[in-house]
Amino acid sequence: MSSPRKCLSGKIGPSILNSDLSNLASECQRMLDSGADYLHLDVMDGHFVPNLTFGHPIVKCLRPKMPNAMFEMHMMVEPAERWIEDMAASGANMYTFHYEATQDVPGCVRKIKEAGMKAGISIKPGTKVEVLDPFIDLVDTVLIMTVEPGFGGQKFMADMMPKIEYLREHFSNLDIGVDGGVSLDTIQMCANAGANMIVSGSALMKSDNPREVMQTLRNTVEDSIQKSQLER
Ligand SMILES: O=C(CO)[C@H](O)[C@H](O)COP(=O)(O)O
Repeated sequence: MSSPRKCLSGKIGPSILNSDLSNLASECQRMLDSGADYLHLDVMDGHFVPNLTFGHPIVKCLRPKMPNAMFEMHMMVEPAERWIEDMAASGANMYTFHYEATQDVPGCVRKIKEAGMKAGISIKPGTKVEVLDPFIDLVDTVLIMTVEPGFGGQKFMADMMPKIEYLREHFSNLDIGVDGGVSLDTIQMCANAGANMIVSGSALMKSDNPREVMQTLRNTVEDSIQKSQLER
């Protein structure tokens, strides 16, 4: 069991992958105005995943437009360490890297912390969750992928829920994120499993009422946290 670190709360991080990228700043602002707790910014290098998005120059342009927003960088890049300093200098708050993209997880986390960011670690669907055990105390969050990373709008993989259940059972205070196909149809499964940091892309971007969707996602998670605390 991990030592108690904080009270868990439900947090919603819209993924801007399927937004109108020609209006990225206004899409980000629209999500913040709708109640986003943080922004999940997907960085893809065309090597670790078969797609390309954007890098630190875009983050640097976004930062002054939204000085108080929390930027979580989902770094789908290999090697994972490659962009730590640049992202920190551009205004990123959290650097979530992939376990599969580094030979040295503790070294990568150390560099992220030295650069002044929080550290998150993510695993692809094919990676066993137990590989993370030695690193949980080093990182701020774990992000469980419920799609193959690379594209938004894919089908949610419900068979990833045991990974979240495993983490919640063993690390009761850990911030556990879930990413890929999370919507009003799949949030209950994520909440029941124990996820509290909810990344949602298409479901928010395509909604006419992202505020309402965010509120429902958050309430579902908060209800589940409260229920599990009562059961303890
Ligand atoms: O990391 C990602 C894909 O690699 C995205 O964050 C994720 O897919 C979110 O989009 P959606 O909710 O549409 O699945």
